[in-house]
Amino acid sequence: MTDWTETYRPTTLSEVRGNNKARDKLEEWAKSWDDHRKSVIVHGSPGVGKTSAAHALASDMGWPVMELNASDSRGADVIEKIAGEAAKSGTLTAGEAGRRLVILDEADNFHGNADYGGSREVTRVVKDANQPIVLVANEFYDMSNSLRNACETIEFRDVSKRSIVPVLRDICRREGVEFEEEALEKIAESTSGDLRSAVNDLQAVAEEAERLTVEDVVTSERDTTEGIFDFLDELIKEKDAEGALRASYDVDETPDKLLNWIEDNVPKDYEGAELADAYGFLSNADRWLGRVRATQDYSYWRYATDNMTAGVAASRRGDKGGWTRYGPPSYWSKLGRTKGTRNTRDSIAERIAEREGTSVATVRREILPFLSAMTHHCNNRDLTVRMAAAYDLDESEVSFVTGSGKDTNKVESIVEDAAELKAEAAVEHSGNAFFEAERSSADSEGPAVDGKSEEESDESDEQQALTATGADDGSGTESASDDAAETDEPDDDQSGLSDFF
Ligand SMILES: Nc1ncnc2c1ncn2[C@@H]1O[C@H](COP(=O)(O)OP(=O)(O)OP(=O)(O)O)[C@@H](O)[C@H]1O
Repeated sequence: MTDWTETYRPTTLSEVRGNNKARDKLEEWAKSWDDHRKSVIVHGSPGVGKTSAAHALASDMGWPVMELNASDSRGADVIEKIAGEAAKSGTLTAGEAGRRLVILDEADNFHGNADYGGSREVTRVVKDANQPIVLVANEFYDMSNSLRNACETIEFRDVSKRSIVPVLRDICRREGVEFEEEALEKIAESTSGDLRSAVNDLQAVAEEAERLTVEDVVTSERDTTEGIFDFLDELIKEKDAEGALRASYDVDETPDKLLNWIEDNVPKDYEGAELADAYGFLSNADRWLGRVRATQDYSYWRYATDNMTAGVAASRRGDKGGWTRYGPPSYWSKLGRTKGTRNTRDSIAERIAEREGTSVATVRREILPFLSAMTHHCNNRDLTVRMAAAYDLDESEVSFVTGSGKDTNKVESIVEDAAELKAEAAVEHSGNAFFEAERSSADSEGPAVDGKSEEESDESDEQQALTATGADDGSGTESASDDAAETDEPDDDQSGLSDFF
C-alpha cells in the first residue's frame, strides 16, 4: 500500500494545516522576494509540514524546485550555481520566468558535510543568492549565528489536535475507512503535534481494522510498546553485552527512538559510576546517530545500537532484581517539542554553555540530558541543589530539568538552599560548583570513561569533521571559533560529557 503521508502531501499552501500564520508569512515572503531578496529559514519540529509547505509554495508560485539536503554530496558550489543562475536565466527569460525555489532541507546539518565547506560557505551563498531559498530546519539554534542573521525566520508550530483530527477525517473519507470520531482524537492526542506521525499511525491502524475504533488505537499503541518493556528489563537487569544486543533485534523501534527509551529508563536502576558509564555509551550512540543524520549512511546505525545495548549492559555492576516501572520516553525526549519547553530548554542551555565554555548544542544534546538523569525527580537532592546554584536555576527551571512538579515543596526548598550555597560560594570563590564537585566525586569512584571516546579521537579527519556537527551551534561569535568547528580541527566541545568524569 502506498504511504498515506505521500498520497496526502499538501500540493498547495491552502492544504497545509494548522500553521496559518506561518503559511501566510511564507507566501508573503515569496511574493515580496524581489524587493528584499532575503532567504528564509522555516523551522519547527519534525512532521509539522515545513518541507511540504515549501514545495506547496513553489507550486502556488509556479516556480520549479531545486532541492538539496545536508547529506547531498553535491557541495556548496552547486547551491552557488543554482542560486547564482537567476542573473543568467533572468536575461534569457524575462522577469519571473527564470525563477526557481531552492529548498535546502536539513539546513541545521550543513556544517556536518565537508562537501559544503561548512555552514560558513552556505551562509555566503545564502546571502548572495539570486534565487529565493528556503532553508528547512528542525533546530533553529543548530544553525550558525551568521546564517540565522542573514535570513528571515518563520517558525512552524506543532500542529494542534484540533487541526490534526480534520486531516485524519478527510483521509478516512477518501480511503473509504469507517471510523469512530474518538479514535481519530486518540491518534491526534498521542502524536502530540506531529502530523506526519498521526497520518502514519492512522494508516497502521486502518490496515488492521475494518472499522476504526478507540480500542483499535489503544491496542495498537500497546502492541508497539509491549515488547520494549521486556527488552528494557533484559538490557538493564539481565543480559550480558552480547545478549542485550541480540535482544534488541526483536524490538520494533528505530535506534533513535530506542535511545530515548533507554536513556529515560536506565537511571531508574543504575546509579553512580555504572550510570555514568552507561551515559558515556549512550552519548557515543547519539554521536553515531548524528553521523547517520549528517551522511544518511544507515550502516552507522549498528554502531549506535552496539553502544546503546552492549555498552549499557556492560556498564551494569552488581545484580539487579525486582520490578521497575519503566515508562515511555515521555519526559526528557519530548522536551523541545513545544515552544514553551523549547524556550525554557534553550534559555537554560545558553546559561550553562556560557558557564561551561561550551556550545549550546553540546549542552542541549549532552549535558542537559545528563543533568536531567542525574537529578531525576530531585532524587539526588544535594546534586540538584549544586546544579541550581551553579546555573542560577529558578523553580520552574529546576522542575524542567528534574521533571519534578514546579510547586512542590521539594523544588522550592532546593532553590532556597541553592541561594544559600551561592551566597557561601560568593564568599569563597564562585565558579563551577556543580561540575567541580561532580568531577571529584566521580574520580574517587575510578575511571568511568568507557575507552570508546579515546578510540574515537583516533578517527580519521573526516570523521572528526563529522563529529564536529554537534559542536557548531553558532551561538558563539563568528570567525575563529566557527572556523574551528567547521574544519578538520577536533573541537574541545566534542569531549562533552566524558570530560566531566
Ligand atoms: N501542516 C500539515 N498539513 C498537512 N499535512 C501535513 C502537515 N504536516 C505534515 N503533514 C503530512 O506529513 C507529511 C510530512 O510532512 P513534512 O515532510 O512536510 O514535514 P516536515 O515538517 O518537513 O518534517 P521534517 O522536518 O521531518 O522533514 C506530509 O507529506 C503530510 O502528509
